[in-house]
Amino acid sequence: MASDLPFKLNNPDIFRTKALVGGEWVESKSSKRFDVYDPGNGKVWATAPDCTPDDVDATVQAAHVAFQTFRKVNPRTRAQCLLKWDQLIRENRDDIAKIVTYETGKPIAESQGELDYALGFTWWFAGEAERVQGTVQVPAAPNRRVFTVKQPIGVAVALVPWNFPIAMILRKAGAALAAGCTMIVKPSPETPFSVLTLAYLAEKAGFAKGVFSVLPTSLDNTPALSEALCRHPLVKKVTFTGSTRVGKLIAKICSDGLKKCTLELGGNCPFLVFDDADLEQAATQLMGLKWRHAGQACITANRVYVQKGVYDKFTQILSEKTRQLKIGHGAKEGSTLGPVTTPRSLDKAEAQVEDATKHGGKIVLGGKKLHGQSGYEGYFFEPTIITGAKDGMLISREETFAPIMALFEFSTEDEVVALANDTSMGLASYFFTKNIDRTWRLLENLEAGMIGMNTGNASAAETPFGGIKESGYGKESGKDVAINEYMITKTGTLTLSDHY
Ligand SMILES: O=CCCC(=O)O
Repeated sequence: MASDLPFKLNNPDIFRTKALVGGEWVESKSSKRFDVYDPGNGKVWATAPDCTPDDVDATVQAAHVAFQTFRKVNPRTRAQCLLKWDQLIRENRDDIAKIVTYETGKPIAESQGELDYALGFTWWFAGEAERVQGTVQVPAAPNRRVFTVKQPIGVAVALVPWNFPIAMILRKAGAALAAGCTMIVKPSPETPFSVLTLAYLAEKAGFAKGVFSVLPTSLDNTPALSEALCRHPLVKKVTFTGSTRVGKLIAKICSDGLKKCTLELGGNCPFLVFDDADLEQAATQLMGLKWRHAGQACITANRVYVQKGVYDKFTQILSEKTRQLKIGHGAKEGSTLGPVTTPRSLDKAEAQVEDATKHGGKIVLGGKKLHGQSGYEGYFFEPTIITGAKDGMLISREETFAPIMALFEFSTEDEVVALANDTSMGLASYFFTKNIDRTWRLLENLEAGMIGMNTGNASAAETPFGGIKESGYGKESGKDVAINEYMITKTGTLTLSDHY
């Protein structure tokens, strides 16, 4: 209940503690609940219904029934509901941000920033709803006309991560609802409540019962529940954001039913700084990109390559800026770096630091977990800068998902492009240079779905988001491409009479 929370909400009604199935707030059929932890102090602060595969059929059936009506709702009405949703989320922005902070650990200003970013999606997709268009064509065969029409694909399932629980939902749901699909969300076990606030506000915005449903579940039940959703014959589309390992499993399961998938997977993104870069600009952008949510964004810079001539200078600028960070609970006034969201991330971070030092890396800042030390009950890790990073270290191959920055030195453009591309992943790449020819070459030669050119912040509702290689397929956000992920194209061929 909202009155038991460790924080106050202006609108306590948004805090929902049940699943939303077919427009009804219900417990899971198992009647079990699971604990949700505050990463800032490691304590349980609420519980959520632990849904299992037994909850799936009723939820999908209700979403399917709702789809029969929702698919025929005209696009302007769908756009108006999206805009109303957008307005209600805006009105409750600060309350939702508090919930995000207690679930994820990120500083409150970052949670508010996530809300502002995420609201770009509801706004954008309200516009997209009315711009879906088919085609008319005169083919070679005589007296014929060919049409294409676009229609919503059906019930869509969203399997979402904990790192951006509002932005990831609104990016997916905005596109699905604009297209005329109904959607079932399985939030991450760390972040059920922020997603449930959106479900509550979707109802208030006028989306009919069953159009938007949420099935929270524990870590233990996540694989079985997700598989049951992906296998249900009435589910026609699955969108997943998370690790490449799990993405491959989902793609395999969905291939059995030939379900359409959008997969936004791992990053291991390179960040290149050339001798001619504006170092102050590159460092400022890297600070925002790398320390955002304590290094836990899929598009974060995982491998920072700095050209020989500016390596020491750039390290010094970064270290000075990083020393200014204020580590603390996300809800504490002035905190600029929160904990990581799960204790699992601490173990991985420690292993990467140990491996880097064993292979000759030098820690110039941080390097240790704070969790367990006095005053740090939460899952805190020092912001860490490692110089002398080399190919072959764990940190060059694995996504870190913790506040660790590894600096690699390079000499030539050819060398760094080969290093940057030497990964199975291809989500985002970033580079900083003032050379316009090099800018064009890098845009063409870096293997990633998104390229930041003198910027570390390229995500926006208006631009397509998505990776290549083992970072997945399909695009979210941007014009046409994202809404098309939730539509089918039907071709109609009409033969006219000879005398038409
Ligand atoms: O973590 C992945 C999403 C980050 C973003 O949308 O910018």
